[in-house]
Amino acid sequence: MTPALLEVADLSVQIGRVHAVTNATFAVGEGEFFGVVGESGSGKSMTARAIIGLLPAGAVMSGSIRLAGEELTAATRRRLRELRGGSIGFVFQDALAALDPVYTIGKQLAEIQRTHGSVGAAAARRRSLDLLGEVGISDPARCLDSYPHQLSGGMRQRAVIATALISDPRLIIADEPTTALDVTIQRQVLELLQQIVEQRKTAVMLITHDLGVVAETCDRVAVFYGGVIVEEALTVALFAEPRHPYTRALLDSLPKLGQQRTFRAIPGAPIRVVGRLTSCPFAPRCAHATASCASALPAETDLGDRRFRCCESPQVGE
Ligand SMILES: Nc1ncnc2c1ncn2[C@@H]1O[C@H](COP(=O)(O)OP(=O)(O)OP(=O)(O)O)[C@@H](O)[C@H]1O
Repeated sequence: MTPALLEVADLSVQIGRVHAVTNATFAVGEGEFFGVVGESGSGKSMTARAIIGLLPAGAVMSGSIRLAGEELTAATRRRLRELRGGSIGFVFQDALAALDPVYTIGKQLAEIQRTHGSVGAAAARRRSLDLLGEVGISDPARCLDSYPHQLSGGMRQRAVIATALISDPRLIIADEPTTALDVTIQRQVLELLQQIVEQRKTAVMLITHDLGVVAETCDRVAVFYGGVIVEEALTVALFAEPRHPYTRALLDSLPKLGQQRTFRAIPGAPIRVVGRLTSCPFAPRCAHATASCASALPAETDLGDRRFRCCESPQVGE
């Protein structure tokens, strides 16, 4: 991994009795494309919201979140505001909601530039045109004068990515940025994020429920289940040799080239963790679970290039 830009250690988030995230530890390197994958309710968004300081009212958080060495859990609200849209850019699933429907794209890009420091109208327009060109909008001048509803879904998401780039962020958190798009456009937006990582050396933390998306884009990936990171590894290693039964089940549920399209669904229902975790969250759905899985949250096995929480996974070499 490149030197760590974002370091999350032992992060837990509790909302009322729901333990949304439990002891999550991971790091994202400078210029790394890092994936966070898991099914609905597994704690991906709460992790992202903890990083940008936007947890729901009443949420209780513990642990450490460091960005370029700065402890964010100790940051003031003003400092967190500075970081959001400063060193940290974000892109969410719903581009239409991220843009103001009553202003043109040009006005919105100019306004964001103004909040980052005084900039004249002509300079703001030039920068906006450059950014829209960079994100692959073929007619930036026309886009600048358009309202969000006049753009296609893919163009809107590109415009949102342009707004995230205004502050030259070191990290972009993209939460399901392509879920609302059709497959061809989805691929183009993912390629754009890859291009940003390669050319700007910006780190991207991509949150998705789709392992196929991870396979196409991410250098490394953390797999969440029930608010716990059950496995983290280089993407190629994770796909070649998944160590956690949940990761294996997720991979088995992907369609394979050349095989009959029979999807192997994971039996049982996703868990909502109410109360402190005292067992492996996946144990109720795991074909390999034993009594020890039900008696404590498995400790983390750290093999250097990968980490996983499973007491039944065979050790390397066995
Ligand atoms: N505002 C809230 N109040 C109480 N519980 C919440 C709230 N938001 C989320 N949760 C719970 O926190 C847990 C983690 O949710 P989170 O949104 O992080 O999951 P996710 O993996 O991002 O899922 P999705 O892909 O559906 O967004 C879930 O059990 C969810 O029900």
